[in-house]
Amino acid sequence: MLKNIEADAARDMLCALPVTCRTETAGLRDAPDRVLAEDVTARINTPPFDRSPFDGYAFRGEDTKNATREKPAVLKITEELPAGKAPTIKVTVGYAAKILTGAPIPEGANATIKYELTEFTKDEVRIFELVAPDSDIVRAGDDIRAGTHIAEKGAMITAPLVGILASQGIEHVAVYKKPVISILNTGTELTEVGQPLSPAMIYNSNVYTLSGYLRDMGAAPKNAGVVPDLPDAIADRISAALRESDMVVTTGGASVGDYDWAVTSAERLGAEVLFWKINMKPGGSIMAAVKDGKVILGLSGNPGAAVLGLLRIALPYVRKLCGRTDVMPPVIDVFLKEPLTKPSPKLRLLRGRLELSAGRAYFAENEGQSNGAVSSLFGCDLLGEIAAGSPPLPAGTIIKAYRI
Ligand SMILES: Nc1nc2c(c(=O)[nH]1)N[C@H]1C(S)=C(S)[C@@H](COP(=O)(O)OP(=O)(O)OC[C@H]3O[C@@H](n4cnc5c(N)ncnc54)[C@H](O)[C@@H]3O)O[C@H]1N2
Ligand code: MOO
Repeated sequence: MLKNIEADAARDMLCALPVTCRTETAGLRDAPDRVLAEDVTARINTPPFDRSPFDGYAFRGEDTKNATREKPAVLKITEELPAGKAPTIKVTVGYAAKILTGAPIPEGANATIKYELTEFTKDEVRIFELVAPDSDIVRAGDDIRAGTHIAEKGAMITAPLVGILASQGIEHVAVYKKPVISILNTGTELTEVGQPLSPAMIYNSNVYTLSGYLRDMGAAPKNAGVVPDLPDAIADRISAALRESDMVVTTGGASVGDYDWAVTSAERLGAEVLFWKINMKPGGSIMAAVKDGKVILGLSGNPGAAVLGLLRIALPYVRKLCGRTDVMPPVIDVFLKEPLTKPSPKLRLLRGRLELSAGRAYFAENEGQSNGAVSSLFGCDLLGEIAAGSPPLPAGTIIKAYRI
């Protein structure tokens, strides 16, 4: 077991563990926020045919060569083409089809014009300017060309991607099954929400907070309940949770107190403890172990520290377990909006918000940075990182931050 290691080393050690992702098929309705388990290539052109971008007329551009306000080109109407109607008459010299937005361009036509720019009757249209051949036609495949690569295995299915799949007529896609991650909260003081609160007891909030973050990463969190601070009971409950999930997250008991059993319970159930304690604050009270290829992540009981440990250390592994290839969160450089008055002997994580002002990206620190605080996670979209050994920092210092 490695002890007191650096954050990057712990994150990378976890993320290097092999994962097995199972696949299933999802219909388009269920596909958003799932992870693609296959490469997707365009089967058809989108749009499938050359079409009109306007409500107007389709004709041969050459027919308007000498058109002026005084001497317009006068073209006879062949047929009317609303969207959804296949053309039946070829457009030849001196003819135009009345066409509506989205309708297929009839054979022979190579240009369109908006009807507002013309004068027209039911039988003919007058065009007062040159409309060059090949103008104002949306070509087949203009959006997506058949055969092009649309998305790769491991990509999250976002709203635009599901729209693209639909435009291709792709009804089902292979997705990764969401890994089930059981959350077991250890602590004799824990009371489930809905129960009355006795003296010295607190509500189990961690399961709710962590479920939300795990869900956002692409996993299926499962509440494995609470267990008192008894090492054998904790070990048994972790073993039971491991049987029905792909990973187990515990909270509490990750520190050095007389009732802190995260490491002991993992060892008692026969897991190999990879590391315990990280040189970072908050969230440094963290343990990771592996049993039969499944990870047991022991987070701090302190709600703020638990989330920061999950985000900074385990997020890439969890995303990998979900089948995602974008495992690392985006990192940006930001200016500290307010000074940081404390030195940072260890790597320090700060909960804050991205603020944009006068073309600059600022890190605005949220109030309440203690390891027990859950309130400062509210509205937190940026995790600032101050390198170990940094002195107090003035406003305007550039720091690194993770977008979460
Ligand atoms: N002597 C030392 N004491 C502590 C150290 C240390 O280095 N030496 N580290 C401190 C730090 S930093 C942290 S973080 C905590 C970590 O403690 P544990 O992981 O052992 O967590 P607990 O002691 O079980 O609980 C801490 C805190 O969080 C509350 N809690 C626990 N579970 C939940 C839950 N499910 N929902 C909401 N709140 C929860 C618990 O009641 C405690 O208040 O250790 C420090 N001590
Ligand atoms: O070790 Mo605690 O997890 O820093 O806040």
